[in-house]
Amino acid sequence: MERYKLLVSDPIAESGLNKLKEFFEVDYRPGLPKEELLNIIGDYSALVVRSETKVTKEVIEKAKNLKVIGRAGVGVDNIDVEEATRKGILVINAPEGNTIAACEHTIGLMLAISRKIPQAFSLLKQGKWERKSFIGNELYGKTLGLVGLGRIGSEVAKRAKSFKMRVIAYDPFISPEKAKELDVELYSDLHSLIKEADYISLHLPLTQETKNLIGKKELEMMKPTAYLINCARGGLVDEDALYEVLKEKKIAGAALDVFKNEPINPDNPLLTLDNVVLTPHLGASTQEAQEKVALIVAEDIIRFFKGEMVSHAVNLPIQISPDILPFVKLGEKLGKLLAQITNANPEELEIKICGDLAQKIETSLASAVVKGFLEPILGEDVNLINAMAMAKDRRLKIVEVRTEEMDTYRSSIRLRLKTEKGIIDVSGTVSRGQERVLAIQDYYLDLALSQYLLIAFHIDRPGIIGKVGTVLGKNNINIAAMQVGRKEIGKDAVMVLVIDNPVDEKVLKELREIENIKEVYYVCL
Ligand SMILES: NC(=O)c1ccc[n+]([C@@H]2O[C@H](COP(=O)([O-])OP(=O)(O)OC[C@H]3O[C@@H](n4cnc5c(N)ncnc54)[C@H](O)[C@@H]3O)[C@@H](O)[C@H]2O)c1
Ligand SMILES: O=C(O)[C@H](O)COP(=O)(O)O
Repeated sequence: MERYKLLVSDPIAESGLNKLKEFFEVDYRPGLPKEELLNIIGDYSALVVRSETKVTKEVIEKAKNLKVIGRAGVGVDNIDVEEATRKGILVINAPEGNTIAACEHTIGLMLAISRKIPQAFSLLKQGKWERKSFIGNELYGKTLGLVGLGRIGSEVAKRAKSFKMRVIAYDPFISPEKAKELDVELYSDLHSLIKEADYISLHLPLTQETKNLIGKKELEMMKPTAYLINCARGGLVDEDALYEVLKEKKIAGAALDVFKNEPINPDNPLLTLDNVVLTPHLGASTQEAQEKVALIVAEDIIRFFKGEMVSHAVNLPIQISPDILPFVKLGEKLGKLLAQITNANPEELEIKICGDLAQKIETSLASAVVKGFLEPILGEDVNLINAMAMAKDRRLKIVEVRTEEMDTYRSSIRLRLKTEKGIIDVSGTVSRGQERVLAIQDYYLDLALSQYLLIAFHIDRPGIIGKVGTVLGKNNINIAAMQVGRKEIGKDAVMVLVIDNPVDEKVLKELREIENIKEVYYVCL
């Protein structure tokens, strides 16, 4: 593997760093200032960050050689994933690496705020043996309202159960079965949960939709005895409104590990309150979690550069498992073939997944087909990550459909391209590990796909195959296989030739001059 340049701009565990050093030329620059990052990012093929480095649109624009961004942690809200996707840069994270650390920190925050542990310790350090001001609350028998029941939320639920808490949750993307398994009552509206909970704990990502999810209205709905715990992201809560309700003692307290702007200013008003416990984004800061996230990300980045499947892609719209890989390759090749026999502006590309395949695969194949289709036009700038965004930019509508209908083969892919001049379609299958084209423009064929093909639309006449063979022979082009598809004797037909070497324009011109040849396309897959 070529030794690419990799920049690590936040602190990561040594084990992960050493793993990366085995394969890359690593520059370890934790705490790299923004201006310097902008100046040097153009030199690197890979970037590894945690939550401190802000990988903005501006950074990505300067990252001319960047192929992958690895996030040693879960939240990718510090990365402009949309821009990375447009530029075809893969974003990888380490979602399960710090689940336990964040869960345990959440439990720690719940206990700390309930028993005022930091406040008591602070007075003790000042020599004050203060007992009467620190009457706390028990978790036992209380209702914990989880907002987000993913990895961390689920682990918090399990631990809360051992404290004999009642656990309720709001997560519109979680199935009732999963909640049942966890013995958690699933709520379908956030406000009902807020009104009932004694503790509200946030475990969801920060996105445009979830920003300020807990605003003034929600905070004022909380019980006066309730606590808010936030070990997810600061931006989920309206911090000014939170300060007001805490100051006016409208809620019992808040324990926060994360803030709208990090690091917080020393004059942040939250620091003046005594009904809060604040930690400086320590949720993932355990030896164990840091080792795990650094290694998970390092291994995935290495896999990526080796051309292997990655485990934790954030912006790859296709999940490639070994059993569907042959169909991913087929989809890409059919897309490529289609592009090279198209001579009119494309408007809509329909991808039909047929037969057993329609039931077998869960992932979309669209990005693979579209990558193949756009590659002959855009070259290497298009990849699986940005293919769909590029199609959208070009106003090419993509429709993916599944049908149980099958042709001769149990599974196949059919592509139908609507252009300004009409419809072009191709279909294919994978049989015994070989990609085969089954039809072009409704002419039935069955031919293994190879690197070089010639596709000649012609009128079915005696001697035409010989004439094509003569032109190719004269130009020293060997025919490895061929097939003719026709619907009626003497009418329109298609001839597909698998050839061993590329052909140039001169040969194509000679072929086009043969009588009864209507059009000839050279296809390179
Ligand atoms: N403080 C820390 O150091 C620390 C550590 C790890 C993770 N985190 C944060 O915690 C978040 C959760 O991590 P995770 O591993 O559990 O992620 P996850 O993806 O497993 O779970 C997130 C859950 O939130 C749910 N969700 C999404 N939008 C929602 C909405 N509008 N309302 C309710 N639920 C919604 C999702 O369905 C999902 O189940 C991360 O995104 C990250 O920002 C913080
Ligand atoms: O999203 C995460 O993984 C956590 O917030 C951890 O962030 P950190 O890697 O900066 O500690």
